Order: sequence, then C-alpha cells, then structure tokens
Amino acid sequence: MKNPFEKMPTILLADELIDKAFRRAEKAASSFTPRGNKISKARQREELRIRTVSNVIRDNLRKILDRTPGVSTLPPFYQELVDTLVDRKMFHKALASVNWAIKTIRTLEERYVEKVRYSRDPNEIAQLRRQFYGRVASVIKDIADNLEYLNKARDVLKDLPVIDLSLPTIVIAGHPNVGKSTLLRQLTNAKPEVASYPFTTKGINVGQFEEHWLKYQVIDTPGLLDRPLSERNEIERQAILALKHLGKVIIYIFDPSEYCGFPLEEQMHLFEEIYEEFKEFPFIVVLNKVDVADEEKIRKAEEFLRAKGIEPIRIVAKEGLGVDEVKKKILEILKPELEEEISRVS
Ligand SMILES: Nc1nc2c(ncn2[C@@H]2O[C@H](COP(=O)(O)OP(=O)(O)OP(=O)(O)O)[C@@H](O)[C@H]2O)c(=O)[nH]1
Repeated sequence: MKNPFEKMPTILLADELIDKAFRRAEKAASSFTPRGNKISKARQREELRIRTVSNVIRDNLRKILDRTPGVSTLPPFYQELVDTLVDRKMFHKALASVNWAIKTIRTLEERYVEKVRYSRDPNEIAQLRRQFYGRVASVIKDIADNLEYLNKARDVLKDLPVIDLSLPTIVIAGHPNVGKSTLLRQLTNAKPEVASYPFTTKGINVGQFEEHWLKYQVIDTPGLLDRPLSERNEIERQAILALKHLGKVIIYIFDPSEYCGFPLEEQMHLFEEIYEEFKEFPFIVVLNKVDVADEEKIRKAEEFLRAKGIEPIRIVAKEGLGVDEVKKKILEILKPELEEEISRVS
C-alpha cells in the first residue's frame, strides 16, 4: 500500500491563495479583448475577473478534498498512526470548512455575475467586482486557521510509512544492538528498505521474504520496541500500538552475551513488558550471539522463558546459525493463514 496521503496537494495559506487568484484574474483580464459598447465591455471584463477568481480558488480547494482520504476509510494501522500525528476532529473540521468555502464562493460568484449583468453603470460594475473580491477574501480569511492546520498536517502525513499491508508482518523486538537488523537480513531475501515512521528518528527497516508460496515481511523498529513502555509518552505508546494492527507475529531477541550493553536482567524485564503488551500475539523468542555468550547466562534465559511456556531458539544471527529453525517456526504460525488466503484466491 502506498502512503494514503501521498497525493495530498500542497496547501496554500489564505494570503497565498487570495494573491494567486487575484493575479490570475488580472492576467486573464489584461489578455482579453471585450467587444461591444462601453457597458458591455465593462460587464465582460468584470465577469471574467469574477469567474477567474472563483475558479482558481475553488479548483485549489476542491483538489484538497479530492486528494485527501477520509481517515475512517483507511486500514486500522494507518488510522492509529494518523491519530498520533493529527487531531482527527480538527482535521475533519478543517476539511469541512474548505467544503463550506467552495460552496459559499460559488454562490457569491453567481450572485455578483448577475448583478454585473444587470448593471448599466460602468463605475458600479467595477464597484461590484471590488465588492466580490472583498467578500471572497473574507471567506478565505475565515478559513485561514483551517488552511494552516491542513498545511501542517500534510507535512507530517506525507511521511507516513509505505508498508505492504497485504503481507503477513513479523515485528522484531528487543534491546538495541541485540542483533535485530542482522536477523532481519537473514530472514528476508531482499535488501531491507527504510520506511519513515512517526516518532522514530531512524525510521523502520522493512524486509520481504518470498519462496514458493511463503511470503511475509519483517520489520525492525529501532527506537520503538527496544526500551520500556513505561518510559513512553501517550503518543509514542500509540505509535507502538499501531504495530498491533500490522503485526501477526513478534520475534523477540535476547542477547545473553550482554555484548549489546544491557544486562540479562534488564532484557528479561523489557521482554515481560512487551510480552504483556502484545499478549494476543504468537511470540518466537531467540537467544542470539550464543557463539560468545556464557552457557550459564543462556541457561538462565532459557529457564526464565520455559517458566512462561516458551521454548527459545538458540541462534548466531551473524553466521545464519539457527535461522532455518526460526523460519520453520514462522511457517508453522503463518501456514493456516496462508492456506486460508490461497483457498480464498483459488
Ligand atoms: N558474536 C555475535 N555478534 C552478533 C551476532 N548477531 C549480531 N551480532 C553483532 O551485534 C551487533 C549489533 O547487531 P545489529 O544487528 O546491528 O543489532 P540491532 O539490534 O539491529 O541494533 P539497533 O538496530 O541499533 O537496535 C553487530 O556488531 C553485529 O555484528 C551473533 O550472532 N554473534
């Protein structure tokens, strides 16, 4: 899926929009040669100005509405992320105000064109057109705050991650440096791509795997699932929760060698938090760097996990050892779902 806000146009602020429309109208009027008597010429020229101002503004505003998806029509993953970035109520209110401005300007256009057509006085005709300009400017000023809100919202929404929502997704968690990106590379066959993600400076790494009918993607979320949830603010937590709509399986990585810089105790603590937070998910737990870890630490981690009914897999991600077993586990978990998918398609 593409970023749903990819096509959202740049949003002109109130003054920019008014300037643009008035400049276009002057340009149109200066290259137009009216025919007939003095009054008829004045009518034609001012009608052209009125129509041009109205068209330019309405086209600009219409484009915003046409190219901005309704948040509630988006997949839940994107809805959750949008809510971390913008206030949905404000966003809808801003879009509604744009719709109001389009309609109001259209009504003013019709009313003033009619007045111009009926007037017999060139001075009054020019006066009517100036009045129209004034009223249009005040409509746009009325929605100035909303345009500014949409302008800012667009800047953040266009950075939403581009993620294929049709593939089953495996989310990798664990402290920094435990080997998350190393394992991600082993589990996927293309070079991982970096997608932007709200509240992470590094973005997230997404890698895909495809072999026969087994297809999945793995995402690593630096800065998201690698420190205690209790240290998060509300919005960061929401960005994490969005992952719930995306993920099917969690791979949790321990580094019993502690070379990552986090003592095993701390890793167990983080695991407990994430295990609790994502308790409805199947977990695959791996003990990485067993090539350099003390047997005693490895055992300690294993006992801790077995007490929870989890059988961890020992791996050396750097060498690819144990990775096949991880893939087998992934297959076991995803198989029923993939079979269902295949029977649906065929
Ligand atoms: N000895 C050993 N080192 C490993 C193994 N797997 C990864 N490493 C090393 O551990 C370090 C961290 O690995 P990364 O894959 O970058 O870890 P990460 O969890 O993705 O790190 P962040 O994305 O920064 O959180 C690197 O220097 C790896 O080479 C392993 O199985 N054995």
